[in-house]
Amino acid sequence: MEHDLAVRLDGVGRRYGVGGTWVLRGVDLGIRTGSLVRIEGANGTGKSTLLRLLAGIDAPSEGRVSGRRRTAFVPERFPAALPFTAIGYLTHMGRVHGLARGAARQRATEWLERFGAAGYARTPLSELSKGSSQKVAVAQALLADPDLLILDEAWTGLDAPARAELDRAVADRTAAGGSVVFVDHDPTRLLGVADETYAVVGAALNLRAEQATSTEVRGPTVLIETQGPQGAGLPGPVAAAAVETFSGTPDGTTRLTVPQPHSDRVLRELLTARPPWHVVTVTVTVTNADDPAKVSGGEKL
Ligand SMILES: Nc1ncnc2c1ncn2[C@@H]1O[C@H](COP(=O)(O)OP(=O)(O)OP(=O)(O)O)[C@@H](O)[C@H]1O
Repeated sequence: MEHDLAVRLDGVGRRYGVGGTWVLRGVDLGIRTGSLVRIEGANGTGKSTLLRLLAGIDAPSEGRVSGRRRTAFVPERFPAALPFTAIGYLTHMGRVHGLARGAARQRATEWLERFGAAGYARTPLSELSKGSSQKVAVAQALLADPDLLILDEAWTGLDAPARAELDRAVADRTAAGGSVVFVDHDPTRLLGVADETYAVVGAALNLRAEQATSTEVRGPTVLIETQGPQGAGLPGPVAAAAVETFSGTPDGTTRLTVPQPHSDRVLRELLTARPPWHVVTVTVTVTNADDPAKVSGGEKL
């Protein structure tokens, strides 16, 4: 249904210059609210072109883009030469996204802190390192809680804590009903968490037939028993990766079933959460290939 979409493309084509080669053609795409969508493709196939069309900063040469909700975009290249300090730029962007001045400055400060960049708040953008500048680029997109968040290789250049923070922000956004579309050349980025994956091939957009989330549930899973700080919700990426969650035990233990390929990451997220979760047991279960519902073996680690 139309109102379940954050943006919609119908018969969209884009080429640069009159008579130029079609970079994209005949693209039909609806981004569902609350969904996480990965766009794949080799260099130069048109992924950034597609993201710019979704974000509304570029217009299609043919076809129609409609129903776009409140959108924020992290471009592949951030214009770092703008005449602002980091905090000045983020406050300005908060205003552009519709926040009042005080709220914009407060959100800007919070996001700089979350990305470990509070120390650069008063540094001119032109003097920031590449990674610090990327933190500002990411923060500007997150600070007004957009309905549609579009990330073009947004993790590139970030240090490990900032990459994990961006993972968390993506999970938080989708958990809050927002949609996130991302391109990243690292195939393990948000592995198994995307609801849909599309590949740009020969100017067309193809839905990948085998979705990671549906196939991996049939493979081995890991049962994690964990106890969190009083009243704490599961860290976003953990909740997103779990295929089953049970938290009704009398001793406050949460039981998570996660596809084995994601278990290391889930454990890392639990142990590095602030404050951290206590991991009680980790058990690998081997499912029956004919009937994934039946467990045919298990091994406690
Ligand atoms: N502003 C532009 N003017 C002319 N050609 C462009 C422009 N932007 C992109 N192109 C061309 O469109 C094609 C697709 O580029 P695009 O940046 O969308 O690819 P991509 O899949 O994001 O690539 P990469 O993985 O290298 O980032 C390329 O051939 C590129 O040269």
